[in-house]
Amino acid sequence: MRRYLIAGNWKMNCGPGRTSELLQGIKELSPQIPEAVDVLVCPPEISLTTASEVLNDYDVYLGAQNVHYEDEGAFTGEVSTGMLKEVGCSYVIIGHSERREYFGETDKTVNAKVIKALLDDLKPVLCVGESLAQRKKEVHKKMVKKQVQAALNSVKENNVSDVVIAYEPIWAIGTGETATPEQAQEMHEMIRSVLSELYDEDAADAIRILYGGSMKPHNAEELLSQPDVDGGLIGGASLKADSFTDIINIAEKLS
Ligand SMILES: O=C(CO)COP(=O)(O)O
Repeated sequence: MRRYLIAGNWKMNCGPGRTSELLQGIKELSPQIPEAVDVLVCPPEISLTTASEVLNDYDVYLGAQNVHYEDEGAFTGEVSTGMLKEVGCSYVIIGHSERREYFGETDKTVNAKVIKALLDDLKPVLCVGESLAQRKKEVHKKMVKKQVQAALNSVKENNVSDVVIAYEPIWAIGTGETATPEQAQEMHEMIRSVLSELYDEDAADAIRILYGGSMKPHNAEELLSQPDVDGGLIGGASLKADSFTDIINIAEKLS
C-alpha cells in the first residue's frame, strides 16, 4: 500500500523569517501530522537551516528544490547532497519544469542528480510533465515517457522505491488550471506502466506518483481519489498554512 505524500514546493518564496512563521502556522493548525500521511516541505536553500530548527521533532520531512551531482568544487551557486543532509534534508526535488525551462536542466543532468541523490540517501522527487503545445499535438504521453526513462537510466531496482515521481503538466502550474482527475489518472497510469517495463511489478507498484499543478483544497479530493495519484506536489497552496493543512487532512480522510 502506498502512503500519500503531501509535499510543498515553496519555490523562490519565504526567507528564514517567513519560513519560521509559515511552519509555526502549520504546526498550530496540525499539531499532530496524521499517521497515514507523509508530509514534506521544500523551502529555498537559504531557509533550510531555519526550517530544520523549527521542525525539530515535528513529523514533517524537509527537502530542497535542487542539488548538484558532484560532491564539492568550483560550482558557484550550487549545493551538494552532503550539504543538504547536513541541514536535515531527506528529500530533494529534481528536474522541476521551471529548472528545465529557465536554468538549462536537461534529461542528462536530471539523471545524474537522481543517481547522486539515491547514492547519498536523499529521496529524489523527480518532476516530469508536458507543455501545452505538446499536449495539443498529442505527444504528451510520448514526451513524459521519455522523461521518465531518461531520468531513471541506470537506476537499479533495489533503490528505485526511494524515488518519488511528480507528474506536473506545465500548463497547470501556477495557472489555476488543473488537469482533470481523469487526465491525471491517465498519465499516472501510463507512468506506472513505464515503471513496470523498467522494473518488476512490486517495485513499480511501490513508487509514489504525485500530481502537481494548481492542486488546492477544493480540487484535492477528486485528484487524490484516483488510484495512481499518491499525493501532491503543491506550489501556491503550500504557502498558506490553512490550505496546506486542509490538503493534508483530505489525504488522511482518503487513507
Ligand atoms: O509547480 C508546482 C509544484 O512543484 C505546482 O505549483 P502550483 O501549485 O502553484 O500550480
